[in-house]
Amino acid sequence: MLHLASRSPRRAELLTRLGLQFGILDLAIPEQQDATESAADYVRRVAREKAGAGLLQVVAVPDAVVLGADTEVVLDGVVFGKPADAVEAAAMLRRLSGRSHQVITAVSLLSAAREAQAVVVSEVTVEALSDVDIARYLDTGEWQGKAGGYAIQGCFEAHVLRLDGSYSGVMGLPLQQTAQVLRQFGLLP
Ligand SMILES: Cc1cn([C@H]2C[C@H](O)[C@@H](COP(=O)(O)OP(=O)(O)OP(=O)(O)O)O2)c(=O)[nH]c1=O
Repeated sequence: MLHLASRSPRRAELLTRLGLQFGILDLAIPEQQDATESAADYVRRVAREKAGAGLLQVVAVPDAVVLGADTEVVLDGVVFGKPADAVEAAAMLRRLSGRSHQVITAVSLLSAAREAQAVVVSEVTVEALSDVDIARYLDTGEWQGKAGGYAIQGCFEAHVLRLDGSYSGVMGLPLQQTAQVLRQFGLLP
């Protein structure tokens, strides 16, 4: 039985597209980058920790498999997580303006017997944003709970010049790579 260890409605929606039945586990994992950790190592660790915390909740379930994922925006090696408020979101958007950044998503699949992980790095180029663009975007509220202070699947796509990588990965669950790890566990044909 597959379980999604995530509070993100987008991850549940994306996983549904793979045509699988799954349960949802509600958990909150502290997300704090260690001083010595690279951005990619951080994303991989948090995804693994989410899956691990989820597995603890379902150890009694026979053949339980848990999927955890983490997404971060990275500019010049600096990780932009979820902004705490609109001021922080505005600061992130000002820094992303007119630049290319990476969006890293790691997906971890974990059972009592085995573990697999996929990591996807996408490159997103944002057009130059004016103060008015940023203020209007903040008014949508879509920045809340999104790494880097934007959601490509909403109004913000109007400011995206180029995406090189996985659109679903930027949204939080890269479908092609997720399907591959699910296949490794025999959960997809
Ligand atoms: C960049 C970007 C991020 N995001 C989202 C994906 C993730 O849900 C979120 C990053 O936070 P995460 O910590 O990866 O996930 P979460 O807190 O939403 O959910 P959970 O930990 O319970 O699984 O940002 C978008 O929806 N669109 C985007 O364009």
